[in-house]
Amino acid sequence: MQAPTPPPAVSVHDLWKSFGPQTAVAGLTLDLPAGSFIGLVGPNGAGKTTTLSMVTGLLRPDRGTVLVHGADVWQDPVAVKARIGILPEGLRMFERLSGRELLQYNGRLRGLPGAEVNRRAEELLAVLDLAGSADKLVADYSTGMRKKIGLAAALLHNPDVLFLDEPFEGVDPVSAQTIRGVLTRYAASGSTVVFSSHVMELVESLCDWVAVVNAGQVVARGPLDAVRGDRSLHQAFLDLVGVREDGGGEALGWLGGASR
Ligand SMILES: Nc1ncnc2c1ncn2[C@@H]1O[C@H](COP(=O)(O)OP(=O)(O)OP(=O)(O)O)[C@@H](O)[C@H]1O
Repeated sequence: MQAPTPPPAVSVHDLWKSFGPQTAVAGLTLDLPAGSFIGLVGPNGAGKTTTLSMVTGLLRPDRGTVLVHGADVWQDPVAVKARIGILPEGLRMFERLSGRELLQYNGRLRGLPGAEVNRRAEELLAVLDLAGSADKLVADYSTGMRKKIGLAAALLHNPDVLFLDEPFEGVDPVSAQTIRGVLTRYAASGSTVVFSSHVMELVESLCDWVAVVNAGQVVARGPLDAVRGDRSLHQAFLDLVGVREDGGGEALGWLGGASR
């Protein structure tokens, strides 16, 4: 007999969001399996950030429901927020705090005892190679350092589900490797990671489950191997979302050396 499927970590049902005449998310329905490393991929403007913002309680949907481990994001926001960590795109942080102070502040906001906050903060700073910059103001952090301190803040309370919007954007290979290590370890312990990315190779190497979003809807979902079939994920993505292979066709005839 097959073991029963565990309830999903995140259950999104018929989610809609428009900005004026622009429909960003159009009836998106998706169950994300618990304990998976999940990649959310889609072309520019597909609705990934809007979806993640609604799923994490940062943006109110026009319609639809989101449950995180059975709790409704909009009916029961305190319970949900205690169980999730978020690294949003373009994260705004308290710039006049040092990295260490930022973590201490976040930990206290999360209700953790001071000594525990300090212990976790120092460990995260060390593992993420930020110990030497812990007393520098966040305002003076580089893009990669900002991603890492944002990740540390998102992990500090040991959430069940971690949502990351483009966590590797603007991050050098060394920092990317560090972030990968931390995320892989976190996911291996049975927690759920959901991250959006445009880098198919990265998604392919990290994720065991993917959802492809296009025009505000899910066009494919499932275990990585099922979604990509016998193609690379890159090719599967291009096949699923459609691609212009003519580089613009008749247009742009003026561009390049031939017409100079
Ligand atoms: N605050 C906003 N006001 C108006 N339109 C918006 C807003 N946020 C998103 N949109 C529009 O909604 C659509 C989906 O945007 P979204 O940022 O969710 O896409 P995305 O998949 O994250 O794209 P990218 O990969 O480029 O980051 C786009 O057409 C975008 O212009």
